[in-house]
Amino acid sequence: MNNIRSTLATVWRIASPFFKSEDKWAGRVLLGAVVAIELSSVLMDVLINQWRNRFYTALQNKDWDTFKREMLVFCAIAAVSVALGVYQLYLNQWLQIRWRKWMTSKYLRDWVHDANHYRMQLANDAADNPDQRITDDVKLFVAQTLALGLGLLNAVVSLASFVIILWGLSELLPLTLFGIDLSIPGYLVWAALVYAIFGTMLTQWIGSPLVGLDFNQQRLEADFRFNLVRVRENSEQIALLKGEGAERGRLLDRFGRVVANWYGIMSRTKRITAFTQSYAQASVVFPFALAGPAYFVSKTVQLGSLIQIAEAFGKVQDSLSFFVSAYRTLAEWRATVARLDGFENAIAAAEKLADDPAAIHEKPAAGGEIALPQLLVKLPNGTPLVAAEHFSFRPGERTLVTGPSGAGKSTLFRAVAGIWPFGSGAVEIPANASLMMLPQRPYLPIGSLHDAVVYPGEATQFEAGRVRDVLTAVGLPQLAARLEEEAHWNRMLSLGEQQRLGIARALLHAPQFLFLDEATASLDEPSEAALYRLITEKLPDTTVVSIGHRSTLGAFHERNVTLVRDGDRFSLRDTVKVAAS
Ligand SMILES: Nc1ncnc2c1ncn2[C@@H]1O[C@H](COP(=O)(O)OP(=O)(O)OP(=O)(O)O)[C@@H](O)[C@H]1O
Repeated sequence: MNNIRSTLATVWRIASPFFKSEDKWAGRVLLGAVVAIELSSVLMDVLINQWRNRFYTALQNKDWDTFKREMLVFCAIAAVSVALGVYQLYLNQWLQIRWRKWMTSKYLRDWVHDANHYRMQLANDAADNPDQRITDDVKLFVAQTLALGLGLLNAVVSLASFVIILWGLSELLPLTLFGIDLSIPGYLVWAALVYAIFGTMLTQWIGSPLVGLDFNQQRLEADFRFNLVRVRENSEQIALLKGEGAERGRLLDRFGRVVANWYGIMSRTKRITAFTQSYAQASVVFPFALAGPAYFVSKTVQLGSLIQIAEAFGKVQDSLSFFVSAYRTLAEWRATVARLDGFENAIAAAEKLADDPAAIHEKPAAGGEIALPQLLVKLPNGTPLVAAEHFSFRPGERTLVTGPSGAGKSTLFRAVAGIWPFGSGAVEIPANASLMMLPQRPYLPIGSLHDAVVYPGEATQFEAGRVRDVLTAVGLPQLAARLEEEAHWNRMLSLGEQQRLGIARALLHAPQFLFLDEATASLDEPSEAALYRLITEKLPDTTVVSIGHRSTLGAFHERNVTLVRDGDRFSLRDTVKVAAS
């Protein structure tokens, strides 16, 4: 029971924001319309049920006039039912897409926002495969919540309507067995109730493992897909290393897990289908078995009443067995709800991590420098990594950061960029300062070369002529003519060319602080020297901080800082001061 209550609370938490959002009126009106249509369709069922009594009685009595009239009545009810059915589906689909659109943009906002996606990965990847959650799960959640909600509404209202009908019909057909009057008031209703409770309990018992199995299936499928994408993304490396055999093995292993779980689903589904099908078949004859003896004994009861009883019994039992027939959808729905809940919790945890006052946080600096008054950068597991005390990157100064591999240079940059929360202390940055981090392998979005170079700026922010000049300046004149070409640039260009593009990006954006994390390491020394000279010439006021292992880099930096071992961590130390080039 607690389980159901907590699932419903979670559903409410996930579903309700849409109906309070800026799109709330469209959502509420559409929801109101589909609810109204659902209620009207129950009314149509009741009208058809009453019609059946009149129609079959007319057939039994060979009453031609009533037969003709009832044929017309049926046409009218059927026409209204068809119209309701069409609009029920149409408005439902309309509501689904609006709801999904709102949820998708909300999740995109929360996930791809302020490095949250990155922090979520750092926090042990608590919500695996966010792509699956934002695509399949949102779609399923919206569709299934509506289907189940409306199904439940239909079941409750049908139940109330047909219980009244069945109760009345119970009196019409007194239950007698071996000449003894066994009629309990509304006995047909009680019989339907017992029958449905029996069905629900057995279904729950047989089908409960399906919830976990469905949850796993979605996760394993997404894992398999993710691994396929990784092969595609890293196809060059795999081909060079001749890693196809290993990859195939890994992929088949992942797919093997999909198949193994699927066998579990198949065997459970077989059992539950055997039961639900038998249950459905038994439901056809059960009301006749109950009411039949009384019908044959009675002189007054008409065939129409028996048919109406059978249908009303079916409706009551259908409504009561809502959970039996919707079991599979309910199981999938609970798995979907659990995944979206996990995703929302992971988003919230990552946001909390960023706002945690005990973690590394940003503060506005008093002067124009980036100051690290007392910073301790740690690993996610709490192990200290790098410490900085009363350290600053002074405006306009060019600093080279060196140190052993794995000492924490890149992680220090991440902390300065505000995306690494693990540790303590503040990073003081001048208000509204522009920072740019260039990694060893710059990210180039798929699209036109113009878009890739100006990223993360808008295409319109820089004129084509300007972009062309910068590309020529960084040594890529052959690309200057291909600005409009669309491609997967990370795959197409050599790492050295990609690094030149990174520098071009920095020249265009001209940030106040430029951090280069081995951003020219794939270039030959003369090319690297030429790019550094270009940076000095074009960005004379920019504070440049480079990480690099080459000694030749020292010539382009005024200050040299090294990470030196200091007990259980590394510390930043000024070491050599060389003249600027
Ligand atoms: N997300 C992470 N989770 C756990 N440990 C991490 C994570 N990112 C980095 N580390 C660890 O932090 C340490 C420092 O890594 P970092 O990349 O900052 O080193 P670096 O000094 O830049 O090394 P290199 O010179 O080889 O690039 C490494 O031991 C690395 O394994």
